[in-house]
Amino acid sequence: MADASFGFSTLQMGELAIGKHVHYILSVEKKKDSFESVVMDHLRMNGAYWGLTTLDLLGKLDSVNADEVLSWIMACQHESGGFSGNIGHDPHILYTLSAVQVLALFNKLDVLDIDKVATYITGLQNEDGSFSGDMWGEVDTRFSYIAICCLSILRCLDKINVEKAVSYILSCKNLDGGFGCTPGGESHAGQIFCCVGALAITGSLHHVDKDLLGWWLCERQVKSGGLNGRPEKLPDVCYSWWVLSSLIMIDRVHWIDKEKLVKFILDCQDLENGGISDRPDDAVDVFHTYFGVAGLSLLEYPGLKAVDPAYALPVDVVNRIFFGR
Ligand SMILES: COc1ccc(S(=O)(=O)N2Cc3cc(C#N)ccc3N(Cc3cncn3C)C[C@H]2Cc2ccccc2)cc1
Ligand SMILES: [Zn+2]
Repeated sequence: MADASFGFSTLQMGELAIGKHVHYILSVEKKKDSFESVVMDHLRMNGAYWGLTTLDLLGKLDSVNADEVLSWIMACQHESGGFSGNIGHDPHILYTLSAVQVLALFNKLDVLDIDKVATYITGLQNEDGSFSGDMWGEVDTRFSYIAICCLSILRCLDKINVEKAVSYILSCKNLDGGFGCTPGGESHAGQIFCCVGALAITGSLHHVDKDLLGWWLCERQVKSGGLNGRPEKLPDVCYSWWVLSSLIMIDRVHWIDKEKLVKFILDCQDLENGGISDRPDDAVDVFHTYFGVAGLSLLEYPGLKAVDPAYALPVDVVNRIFFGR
């Protein structure tokens, strides 16, 4: 409750400071010369996706100038059809998905030459079904998810060899039920989200041992209620997304204590200046603010728009893409 006697609203820790987080996101968008924005300059397209999707989940996407964002995004498109992290940088599959996701947020996918973007992504699929991130060839299951998610949003998943893409992802499944970056790679929550998300989008989740993987995922919850990314690691708010969205996709989310996780995320807020950090009392950033709000949305926190666990977009945006309403 607001306490006017102190001249400012004293927010209890037990609630989401929506107004503060909106103000924080808008202030980061505006700051150009801060250390943070210089460091993040090369991945500004990712930052745009994290910040703008947070605003949309908070019901405040209309506080930004859509035309300004859209013209900047299109200025980041490379002649190859791929998008770069900022104007004049090299294209990468990471930034191409973020650009497409932001255009979807604003219902502006029609400004794209869809074939050009699809050709860029299709060109990154390798013989074994895997995907590289860019022309330098690094292979990672993250890029399989990004390719499948992006082409699915563009409604042209049929342009890649889906069967080989799925079989490559399954070749990265480990005995613990989890997935790694490449075949034999250690299971990690971020990679598990990417592989489970790609399998969900391609209708291939029947290949996953839901009890075995569900067990590995629910074991990520530590005493404080937070989730970590691997055994023995510290909890981190961004795993509230990687682990939780995976548990929801394999229908095992009831295996964790949701109330304790909500409390962990709320404890990571900066109630003065807005923003959410990776764990209590650390510095906030746009990345953890997004994954904290998106995690709370997956936990059905009141006042937030629902988010789709596979597409990492608001459900109303996904419905508009696939059902046109
Ligand atoms: C501040 O040091 C960093 C370190 C790395 C990076 S990064 O490589 O660009 N990146 C995105 C990222 C963005 C921000 C923000 N704002 C903060 C962190 C962070 N990490 C690091 C992190 C988060 N949780 C624990 N760790 C160690 C993830 C990383 C990888 C990633 C990229 C895209 C999508 C998902 C994950 C950026 C800043
Ligand atoms: Zn994190």
